[in-house]
Amino acid sequence: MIRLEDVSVRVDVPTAAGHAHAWVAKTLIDRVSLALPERRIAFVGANGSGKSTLLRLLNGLILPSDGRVEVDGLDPATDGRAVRRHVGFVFTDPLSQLVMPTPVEDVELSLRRSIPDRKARRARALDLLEERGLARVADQSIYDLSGGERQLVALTAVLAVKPGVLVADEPTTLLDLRNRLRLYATLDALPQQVIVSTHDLDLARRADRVLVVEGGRIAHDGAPAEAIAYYEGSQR
Ligand SMILES: Nc1ncnc2c1ncn2[C@@H]1O[C@H](COP(=O)(O)OP(=O)(O)OP(=O)(O)O)[C@@H](O)[C@H]1O
Repeated sequence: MIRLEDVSVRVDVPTAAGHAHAWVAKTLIDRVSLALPERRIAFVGANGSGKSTLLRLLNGLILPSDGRVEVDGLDPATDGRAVRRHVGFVFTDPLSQLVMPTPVEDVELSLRRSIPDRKARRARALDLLEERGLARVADQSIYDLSGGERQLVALTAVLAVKPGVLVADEPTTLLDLRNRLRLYATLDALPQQVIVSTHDLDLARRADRVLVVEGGRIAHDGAPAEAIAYYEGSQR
């Protein structure tokens, strides 16, 4: 289970006045405590509310300034490697995580530990891409793919290592309707816990629990219909 115990994240930022060497502490996450046992969890909230920061705490990309994070018994502050292996993370911008020239090579990279034989690894990578409707672009340059195709390749590569938890930061942002529906079905079918941040309220509605983030705090936490109604009301 994922737990946050009184977690705050603060960073030093230059003062607005821009005086040389003048810094102030900015609170990105403000004393958040949560237990997240549900299988499907969505964070929603306005731009800059702190959703990405909360997700990044879950795989140690950001460590708390105060408080403690626990992910299935692992502490990202002390078990960084194990946490990163356990928590698959899909970034909003797929280019920040696709490191190989082509989709098939990227998925092969994910499989290098689990399938040592190169031929078998390539065959499996192609199978996984085909399952996502990406066989056609498997050998194309990453840079020649559409944003949506890249996002699906990134998801395929992350899922290839069979993480215990999938964390996805705005996974449907770049997807057209067809691919969005495909992604919903993919996430629904995953055996592992899935935690997303999203502006896509249709995706949030599919979760077991929706948390509304406001100014680095959880402003509302509950079943999708009521949490989304709260969020919509708060933005008017
Ligand atoms: N390293 C950092 N230094 C200073 N400020 C930061 C840093 N990282 C994030 N922030 C600020 O913290 C706030 C929360 O950012 P975060 O990315 O978590 O928001 P978000 O809810 O995911 O937003 P969006 O919906 O736009 O993706 C923003 O005001 C952002 O500018």
